[in-house]
Amino acid sequence: MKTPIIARNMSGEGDQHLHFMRRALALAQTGEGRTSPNPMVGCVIVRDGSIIGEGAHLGAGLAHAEVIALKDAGDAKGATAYVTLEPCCHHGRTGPCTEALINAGVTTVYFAVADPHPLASGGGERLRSAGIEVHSGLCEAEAREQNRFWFFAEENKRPMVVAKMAMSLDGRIATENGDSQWITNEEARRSGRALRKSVDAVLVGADTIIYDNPRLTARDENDTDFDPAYQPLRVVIDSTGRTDPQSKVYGDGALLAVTDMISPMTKTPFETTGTDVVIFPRDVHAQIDLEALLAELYSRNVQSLLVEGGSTVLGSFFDQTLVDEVWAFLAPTMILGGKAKPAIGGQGPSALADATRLANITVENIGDDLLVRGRVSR
Ligand SMILES: NC(=O)C1=CN([C@@H]2O[C@H](COP(=O)(O)OP(=O)(O)OC[C@H]3O[C@@H](n4cnc5c(N)ncnc54)[C@H](OP(=O)(O)O)[C@@H]3O)[C@@H](O)[C@H]2O)C=CC1
Ligand SMILES: Nc1c(N[C@@H]2O[C@H](COP(=O)(O)O)[C@@H](O)[C@H]2O)[nH]c(=O)[nH]c1=O
Repeated sequence: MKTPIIARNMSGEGDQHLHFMRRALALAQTGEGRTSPNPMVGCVIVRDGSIIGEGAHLGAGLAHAEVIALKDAGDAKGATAYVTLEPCCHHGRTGPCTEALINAGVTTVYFAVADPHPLASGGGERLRSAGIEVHSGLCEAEAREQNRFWFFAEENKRPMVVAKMAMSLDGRIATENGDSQWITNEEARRSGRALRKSVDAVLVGADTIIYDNPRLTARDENDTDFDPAYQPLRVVIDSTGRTDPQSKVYGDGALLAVTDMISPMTKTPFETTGTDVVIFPRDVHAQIDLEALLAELYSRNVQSLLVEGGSTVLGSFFDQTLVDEVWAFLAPTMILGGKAKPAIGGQGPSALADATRLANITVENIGDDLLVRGRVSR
């Protein structure tokens, strides 16, 4: 039977547990969202009310947070461990953390959230069976939020899809003739380029490549590409391979999604760029089947996909209810004109009751622009 979390009490003991778990969450953040395909995990070891060891997991194949924290503590006999994720009890690329905690003589473990991974779960039970006092659920919401892409992908077996658009106040992302550079201010664009670092892949449609010739890389405040380890996979959906193979987006770390309608003539030059050309089934409009694309990306360890546009591609993702989160940059500009590109194309619903609603909204001012983020309510 699971022991309930300790509630705040008169002695302030609950506050202490909260304090140590929050420190573990802060440590987990040192992974900067780039531990994918593994989750970010933090751990602190506490004895007599003081932290004696700290650790964070920094990426697949590297030591787990618990093992680093135990090593940092040296002697952890009789100590309490605070971990942001249920300790694993399987032999992966590294040994099971449950055994490390048991062997170190830890007597109490607090973990924030259960591990949904079928191989790694069951750690709490294993620790209990070894006589360790186990508490789960402390800061669970924060821990889930910190690794939301990872939890989503584990639970849904596809990447979490984030729709990003940089739009005018009248909901446009380009003029009628495709001019869109730039709608939002420099700082907002910098923020958008930096946010690419937090996802595993960035996707655009063929016409965005043709109009904008974007790089789609994650970049710092000086517009310099981050280290390759922080770069998302760059994905282009282009059924017939009509985009120019010399476009900036192509090369190592790029995936061109095509259908069997691509001509051998078009395919050959792409192969010389280092771009991975992958054939997908067609949907009813003879375009790339988005569910098949998401399944392929998931099989490549992509847990989060940022769809940057354009209008047609965003419309397809929304119409197929494949968008999970929205990042809308909003500029105080009115593009006007009935033929300017709407931020989101597609069919949309006929009844307002079927409109897409967002929850968990945050609003950030970026100079004169706004960044509105929210989770799609299902
Ligand atoms: N302000 C902003 O945030 C942004 C603005 N833009 C602007 O948007 C404009 C481009 O948008 P838009 O013209 O709508 O074109 P898109 O970039 O959305 O590309 C659309 C094309 O993608 C291909 N495609 C393949 N599979 C699919 C699918 N399943 N669903 C949808 N499309 C698919 C299709 O071409 P095919 O059939 O040949 O495969 C389709 O015509 C440009 O002017 C650009 O500057 C773009 C991005 C962001
Ligand atoms: N126009 C527009 C954006 N456009 C998006 O940025 C892409 C260019 O990326 P890159 O070449 O990597 O800098 C472009 O293709 C489109 O997806 N973004 C914004 O934040 N604000 C803007 O006003």
